[in-house]
Amino acid sequence: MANERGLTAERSGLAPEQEVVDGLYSRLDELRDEADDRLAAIRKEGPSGSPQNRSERDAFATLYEDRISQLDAVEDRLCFGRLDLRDGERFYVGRIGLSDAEHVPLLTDWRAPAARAFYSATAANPGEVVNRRHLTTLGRRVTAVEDDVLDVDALREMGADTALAGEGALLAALGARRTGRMGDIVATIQAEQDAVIRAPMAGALVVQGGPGSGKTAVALHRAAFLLYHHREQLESRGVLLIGPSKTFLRYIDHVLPSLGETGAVSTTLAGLVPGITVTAVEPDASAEIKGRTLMTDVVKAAVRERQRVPRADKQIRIDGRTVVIKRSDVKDAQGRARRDGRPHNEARALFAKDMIGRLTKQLVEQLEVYSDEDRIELERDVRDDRNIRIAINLCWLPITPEQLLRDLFSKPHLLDHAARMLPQDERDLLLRPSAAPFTEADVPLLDEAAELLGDLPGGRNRRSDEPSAEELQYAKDVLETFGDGGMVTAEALAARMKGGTARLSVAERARGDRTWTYGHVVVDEAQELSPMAWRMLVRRCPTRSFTIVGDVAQTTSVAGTHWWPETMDPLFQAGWELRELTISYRIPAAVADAAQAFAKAARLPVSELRAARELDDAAAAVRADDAVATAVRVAASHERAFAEGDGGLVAVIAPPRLHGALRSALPATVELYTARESKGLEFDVAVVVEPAEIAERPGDLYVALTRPTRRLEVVHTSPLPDGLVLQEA
Ligand SMILES: Nc1ncnc2c1ncn2[C@@H]1O[C@H](COP(=O)(O)OP(=O)(O)OP(=O)(O)O)[C@@H](O)[C@H]1O
Repeated sequence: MANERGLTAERSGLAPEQEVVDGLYSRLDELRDEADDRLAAIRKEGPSGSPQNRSERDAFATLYEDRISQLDAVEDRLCFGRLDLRDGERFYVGRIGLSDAEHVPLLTDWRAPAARAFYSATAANPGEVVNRRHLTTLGRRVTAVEDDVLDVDALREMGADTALAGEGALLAALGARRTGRMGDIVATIQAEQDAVIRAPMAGALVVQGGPGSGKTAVALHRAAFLLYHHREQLESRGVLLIGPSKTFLRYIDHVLPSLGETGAVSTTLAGLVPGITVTAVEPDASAEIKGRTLMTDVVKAAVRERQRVPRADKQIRIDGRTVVIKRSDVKDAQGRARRDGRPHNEARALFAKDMIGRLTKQLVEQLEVYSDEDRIELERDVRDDRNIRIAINLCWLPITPEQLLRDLFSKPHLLDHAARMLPQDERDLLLRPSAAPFTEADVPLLDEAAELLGDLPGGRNRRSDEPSAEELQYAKDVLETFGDGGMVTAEALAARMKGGTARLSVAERARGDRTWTYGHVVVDEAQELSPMAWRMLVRRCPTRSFTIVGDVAQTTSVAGTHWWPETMDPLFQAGWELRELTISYRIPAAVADAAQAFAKAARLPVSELRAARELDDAAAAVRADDAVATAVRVAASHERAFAEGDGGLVAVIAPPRLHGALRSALPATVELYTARESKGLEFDVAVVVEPAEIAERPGDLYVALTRPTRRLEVVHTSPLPDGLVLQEA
């Protein structure tokens, strides 16, 4: 893409900038020393004093520890920009804001309103900015400065004499070799990205963009931006970040800390339900069924099935007398317990109490007992009677979400009953042995079940944290404003919003609590989520404040989204907005062209995408007799070249059936992925093996083809799929 902004590389004038940067680092050191000293002083006091004092001290120690890690995290590229304004004002932009001891500002946080022009000013629309300077640093040394001269006349008037020249920090960043860890882009955020990052927090913002358009980067910077601007609100509730896999979360786990933020909980969907381990992969056909919203009714029916009415009245002998568990009483007591609105396991106590009351009444009438004392004693006898307990339990069975799902999918009669709205062949697809491990598609169902079941007797008692009338009112207001979609009651919401009082960090508390609600939720690779998964996420943020990034052309899950309105309208009604990113910062132009031509031929809903860079020799195909041997040779030769040069990452992306052979033949440093596993990741070189096979699901191949930052190699024994045209090497 042509460089519209007239970036100027200016290698003279480093010394004055070095002086400024030195000043900033010495202020950083001073602040770090101060925080170190305060922490040491607190630790020296030791564990004495009243519990109140101790917990205050702990809180302060945590505060200083957090401050120290924040200051450590911003060491690299502390300051990366300077803005010169028309009125002669000049300020520096960096990862955090710094002031001197007299509160004179030294460095402006990139998220502060004043820094916005650093990202949004253009030559066509410069606002007050006459010059934007990018500072490149290595360690604490300034190695280059580059200017975007936005108002050349004004610059001359001010007496500055800057030569115009070449590329800029952006292209340098894009060309850098990959390390396997995503870095932040704070120094080079582009205007269309900046607009997304700084969009208001309310509602759901959906960001659609082709591969490499910076969706992940933008989502993470937006999280940092929101934490900065809504600190009070978000610090107490936290920000939830959902990624597609643990590998992906490892890939991005550096970014928020490097931006000085640690207040986000990042996890996969499965991680949202504590205690659940996902070890199996769900076949496509059943994954699609399990993802449908209609599964809510299936789970509801499965829970309801645990509230049974006996076929006939049942007589029970107690102390020489007979009481009758009447069907009509059971029905009536169940109805009352249900009307209370508590989840199944918690409402069971109401049902049991009601039934015990009715049975006691029968005894009272038979024995003609009139004193309260005698009545209480009879009630105790009824409650303690084993047969009565069993009979009541059979009418209202307490159960865990795990057991509910295991039973549902392993017992045909239960499934036939709960899922009678599904045709028989679909019900058959859901059947599996009761010991079968859970899959990702089960997670939203387990969550739905947990919501409907509540805690078992003796479990964590949410009710002990009873919300006040005021909190309940607030929860009702939230539900009224945002609608509940039947996902949560005001009582449950108020109890969740109340949170615990333990002095754990928000992240620690949130992680251990399935019912935690977050202040904002960021979802990456959002196109993969099923309607049931969305329900689960919306429950975690009743204010419906979401950043959702994804690409509907890259959808590989059968239950995922191909058109945003279809998924978003039911969840957010009018409360969502779509933005698009249009430039790919990852893939070179030749790779973008080849991948898009394939995607269009396969009728994927591709977004327009321009590549930021043109590189020679960026894409080639290699026709092979033996796909594995050729892929190994190609990957190994790139690996050798990197080992002898300045390094770089090589990955092979191949169908699962070739993984065994490839793993044993590839150098250990070459990474090996399926197309789906490679989602969201990037490598200097990607070797894509047997594209026609990967293209059985076209979104998979589109993902695979768009991973390299420098070179795509396609190794194939069968013809390339339609639309994919590459020069044969
Ligand atoms: N403004 C920028 N400055 C420098 N690098 C950038 C910029 N925007 C994006 N990048 C880089 O481009 C690469 C692709 O970004 P990212 O992974 O966020 O894209 P994506 O849209 O999420 O891609 P995918 O759809 O494949 O998941 C990353 O290396 C990222 O750091």
